[in-house]
Order: sequence, then structure tokens, then C-alpha cells
Amino acid sequence: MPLRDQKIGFLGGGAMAEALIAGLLRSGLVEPASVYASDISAARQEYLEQKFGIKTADNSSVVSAADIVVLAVKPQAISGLLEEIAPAARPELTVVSVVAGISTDFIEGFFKTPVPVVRVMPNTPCLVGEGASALSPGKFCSQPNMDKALAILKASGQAVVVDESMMDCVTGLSGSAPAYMYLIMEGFIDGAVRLGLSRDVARVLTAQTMLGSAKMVLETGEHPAKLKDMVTTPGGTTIAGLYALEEGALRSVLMKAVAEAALRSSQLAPGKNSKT
Ligand SMILES: NC(=O)C1=CN([C@@H]2O[C@H](COP(=O)(O)OP(=O)(O)OC[C@H]3O[C@@H](n4cnc5c(N)ncnc54)[C@H](OP(=O)(O)O)[C@@H]3O)[C@@H](O)[C@H]2O)C=CC1
Ligand SMILES: O=C(O)[C@@H]1CCC=N1
Repeated sequence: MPLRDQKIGFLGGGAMAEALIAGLLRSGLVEPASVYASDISAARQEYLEQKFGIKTADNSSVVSAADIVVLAVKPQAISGLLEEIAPAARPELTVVSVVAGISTDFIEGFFKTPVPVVRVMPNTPCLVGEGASALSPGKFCSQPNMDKALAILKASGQAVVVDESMMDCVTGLSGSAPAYMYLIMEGFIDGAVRLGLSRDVARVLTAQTMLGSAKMVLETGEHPAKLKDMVTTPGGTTIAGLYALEEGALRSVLMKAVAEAALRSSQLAPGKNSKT
């Protein structure tokens, strides 16, 4: 078991760290006593201690105490954080970065010794055990390092290994897409509320329909177009709704959303960003 006796430290205790900690602890693979976190905000540290029963400390103390360190600050804060923790970094450590747009090469460059780095793009549904994560190994990463990172991400959903050149794309897809899905659900809910359905009923029907449709794709392995055809009775209701979606160029809009988010990911590394 790759996480046995491993102490896991989170640097940056915001939304994504919270989702990963929640996923890890609800899986039962790790005890709260083995999890550490640091955050620039004392109030945030207190919140994490209270919510999860984990320990908090400053960044360097967390790195010294941990076997696996998860970098979970915003891209704009990564250089300062890496400078701060570099003296405590060592080759036995596994560094897992969830920071969008930041390459393994960039992170490795801050350390004096060859430190294994795994780049990961998770998403917030890790919070409820349904995350979708992609991982790429850095150049000093061994299979045991990857196994540890995979175990953390698989504890809270599905995880796949991709070439690092695909990480901006993955960031624009599964990293960002929970937000797109919520927007789509909001539109469906408002559409039903407009026709008189109560918001609560519309919310449950919408979310369960998205969940069920996603399960159909994953469990049948069928092309989404075939599953769509199964719903679409000739001359019926669904084709009328699909016609409206095609008029609104839904697929083209969704493709653009992935491309725009991937482009932004490619601009996030310090020195590359067009805006901060
Ligand atoms: N949210 C998401 O869905 C996903 C996020 N990510 C990545 O995860 C990372 C974190 O994102 P997210 O959780 O949304 O952001 P948050 O702003 O919620 O979390 C980052 C946290 O780190 C704190 N922080 C800032 N500087 C330091 C420091 N030097 N040491 C310790 N803590 C610090 C921040 O404090 P303060 O706010 O006061 O600055 C904040 O609480 C980002 O790099 C993002 O790209 C990846 C996949 C999905
Ligand atoms: O919006 C962001 O930049 C982060 C990365 C992917 C999801 N949230």
C-alpha cells in the first residue's frame, strides 16, 4: 500500500487542498494524524484543523515532517513558496504539484538536489470521492513516487497518467469543467423554473440526470452520440431540444471553453503570463 506510514503535507490550504484532504480522509486510507497543512492565513489553518482534525504548521515545518508534499497555492505564489521550502527539500520526498500551468521542470529548478516531482491536475469533485485527475512524472520521478501520487488521487476518484505536454489541455477540460457543468446545470434549472417547476425539484432532477448520463458514458463505454440517439425518439421532444442547442452552437461553445482555459493555463507560469 503506497500510502502506508506516509505523512502527507499540503502547502496552501484553499479550495483544492480541502477537496483532496476530504477525499483522502473519507477513503480511510490515511488517518488525520498523518496529514499536515499550512496556509498563509491563520484562520484558514484553524478551519482545517477543526474540520478534519489534522495538524497545521508553517510551510518549511510541513515539508520537514512530511514524506509527500502537495503544492496547492495559486500559480502566482509558487515561486515564493518554492524559494521558502527549497532548503527542506530532499530526494526522499515526493513533491506533488496541483498548481495549474506550472511544469515539473520549473519546480525541479528550485531544488539543489534531484527531488521527485509529480504534476497533477485534479478537480474539486475529489471532495465527494468523484474527482477526475491526470498525472505526469517529472524527470527524477520513480514508479514508487508515481504510485504514491496515484494512490492519493485514486482515493478520491479516477486518475490517469498523461504526457506533460497535455497538461494545459487537461486543465482546460477536467480541471476547469466542474465550473462549466455547474453553469450548464444552472441553465437547465432556470429553464424548468421558468416553466413553473420548483427550484428544489428542478435541482435534483438536473443533477441526477447529469450524474446518470455520466455513468452511462463510463459504464457502457459507448460513444456519447450513440447514447444521445437512444434518448431521441423520431419526431419527439428530444430532437426539438437538440435543435435549439444546435442553433445556439453548444458544441462549438464548449470546444472554445476548453481551448480558452488551456491557453490561460499555458500563460500562468511566472515570466509567461500576459496578466497576473
Ligand atoms: N480550485 C480548483 O478547482 C483547482 C485548483 N487547482 C490548483 O490548485 C491551486 C490552488 O487553487 P485553489 O485551492 O482554488 O486556490 P485558493 O486560493 O483557494 O487556495 C490557495 C491557498 O493558499 C494560500 N497561500 C497563498 N500563499 C501561500 C503561501 N506562501 N504559503 C501557504 N499558503 C499560501 C492562499 O491564501 P490567500 O488566499 O490568502 O492568498 C489560499 O488559502 C492553484 O494552483 C490551482 O491552479 C488545480 C485544479 C483544480
Ligand atoms: O481556475 C483555475 O485556474 C483552477 C485550475 C483548474 C481549475 N481551477
